[in-house]
Amino acid sequence: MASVQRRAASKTASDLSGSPNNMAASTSQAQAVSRRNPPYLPTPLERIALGIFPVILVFGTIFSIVSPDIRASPYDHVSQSHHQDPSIAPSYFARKNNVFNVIFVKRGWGWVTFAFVFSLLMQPTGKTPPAVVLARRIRAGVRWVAVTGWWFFVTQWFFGPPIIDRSFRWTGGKCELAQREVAMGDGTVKEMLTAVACKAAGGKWKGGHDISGHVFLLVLGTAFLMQEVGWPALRFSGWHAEERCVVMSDGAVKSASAESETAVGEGSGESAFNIGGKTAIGIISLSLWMLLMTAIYFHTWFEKVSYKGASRLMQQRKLIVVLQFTGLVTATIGVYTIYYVPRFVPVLRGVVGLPGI
Ligand SMILES: CCCCC/C=C\C/C=C\C/C=C\C/C=C\CCCC(=O)SCCNC(=O)CCNC(=O)[C@H](O)C(C)(C)COP(=O)(O)O
Ligand SMILES: Nc1ncnc2c1ncn2[C@@H]1O[C@H](COP(=O)(O)O)[C@@H](OP(=O)(O)O)[C@H]1O
Repeated sequence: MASVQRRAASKTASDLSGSPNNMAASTSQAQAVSRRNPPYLPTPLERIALGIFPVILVFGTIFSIVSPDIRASPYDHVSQSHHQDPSIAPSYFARKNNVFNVIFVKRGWGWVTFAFVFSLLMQPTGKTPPAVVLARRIRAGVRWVAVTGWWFFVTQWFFGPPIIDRSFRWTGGKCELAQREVAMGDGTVKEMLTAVACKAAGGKWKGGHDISGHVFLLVLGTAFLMQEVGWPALRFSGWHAEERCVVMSDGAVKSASAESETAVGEGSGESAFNIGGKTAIGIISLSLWMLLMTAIYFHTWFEKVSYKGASRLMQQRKLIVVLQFTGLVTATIGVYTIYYVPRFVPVLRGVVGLPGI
């Protein structure tokens, strides 16, 4: 990787204007790339955007620990929530049946998809030839399929139970009712390998590490919209001279704009976010709010940080602090694979492209 960086350092700004259209933006491009963001790491702006997630989780956790009301409220580790009675719950947002949870998060991927499709269709195309616009939309669709596939595998189905349920069982989790019924010789309960099936049968899904589906979905959906709406808006308006770098097939490191048909700042003077972009910002804001609510009211500190074997120790009431936000990590794996690996693997970039390029 050091040799790649040395090669990048030896590049001049003229290396970066691979397409003739890029000449117009040469000054800001040259400044941006003179900072040479390594292709395999987030750019400074991306670091700020992605850094919001751990900040929210840490802040929410600290808040839940220091708030006297939350500390005083009874918490049930099996349901992973405070008491649900409206008169006892520490907040409206501590209730699972709050309208934002039922209508927004529980259908979260539908909302994220809606915001993505709407913003993609509303994205200003300027003087870009229709064939280029179409190719961009197809590549954006391929990225949606990839991100949706990851969401689907983690939360819905993975050649049987989804990854969340499989990891719960790998870390020692079981359906308590199923255990009892198996002992009584009821073969049908052996099928209860998912949290949904277990809860539907009135069982208790307990004992393992439960990756937070809410944290996973909210982080993945937000990061996806940030990438898909943020980068095209940034390039079109040209309001921030920052650029992703990519590794070319000959090993050279160039600005991602070298592969674009259009110049940065084509729509300078226009608002960076039109109605489509603003809708996506709305969904992002609501997602971040709900992520904060999850961090404050759902999953205790121990659940958020538990690891294989932790549940056994928790039963022994020993305190364990291992920093491992698994919902966040699982979402990050998907985001890195779909938005960062293509920056340094040209073959993959040829299939999924980069947002806004
Ligand atoms: C993926 C299909 C997308 C279809 C929508 C796309 C475009 C529609 C265009 C116009 C419609 C306009 C607005 C309507 C937008 C959304 C409404 C919602 C539609 C749906 O419900 S589609 C169903 C999508 N399913 C989900 O999003 C499920 C998300 N939930 C989960 O993944 C899990 O429940 C969990 C991870 C949140 C956590 O689970 P638990 O731990 O709580 O069990
Ligand atoms: N922000 C939020 N608002 C309401 N309920 C939330 C929530 N975050 C998590 N939950 C609930 O807490 C439980 C654990 O969620 P997760 O593992 O996805 O983080 C889920 O309960 P149910 O499965 O009973 O609906 C979920 O609905």
